[in-house]
Amino acid sequence: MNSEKLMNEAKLAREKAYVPYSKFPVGAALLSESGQVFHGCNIENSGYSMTNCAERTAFFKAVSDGIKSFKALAVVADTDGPVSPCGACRQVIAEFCDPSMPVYLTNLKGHVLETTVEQLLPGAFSKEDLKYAEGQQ
Ligand SMILES: O=c1ccn([C@H]2C[C@H](O)[C@@H](CO)O2)c(=O)[nH]1
Ligand SMILES: [Zn+2]
Repeated sequence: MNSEKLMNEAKLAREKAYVPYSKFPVGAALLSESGQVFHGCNIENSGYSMTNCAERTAFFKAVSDGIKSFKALAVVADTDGPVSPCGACRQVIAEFCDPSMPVYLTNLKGHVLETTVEQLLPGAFSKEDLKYAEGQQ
């Protein structure tokens, strides 16, 4: 699965978005180490804060199916430039992916920003930080 195909999968995922409030559909496609693709869309709620972003939907689907190793992520929205994942999603991406894993941020015009997990959230809080805290007790 190349990056073009993964970005196309993200577009297909975007079509499933449930966005009656923002009217801003987002799609994500998460490629597992074994070649499976997990689609994610944003899912909103009348209680706005319960909204789940497309990226986190894709990760939570994969992890709940027992998959925790990933090769690439693509995200798409109808933005002016490449879509920018929110802070919560950046933290979830950092939890499950190598810092060097490629992330393809794109839009419907075909602008693509190829970035990495590390670039999206430099200095992410991680399980290593929790280990330090254990040692202090
Ligand atoms: O990278 C992003 C940015 C925003 N959203 C969603 C959350 C909400 O449903 C809507 C507007 O913020 O877009 C995502 O799913 N992913
Ligand atoms: Zn998000």
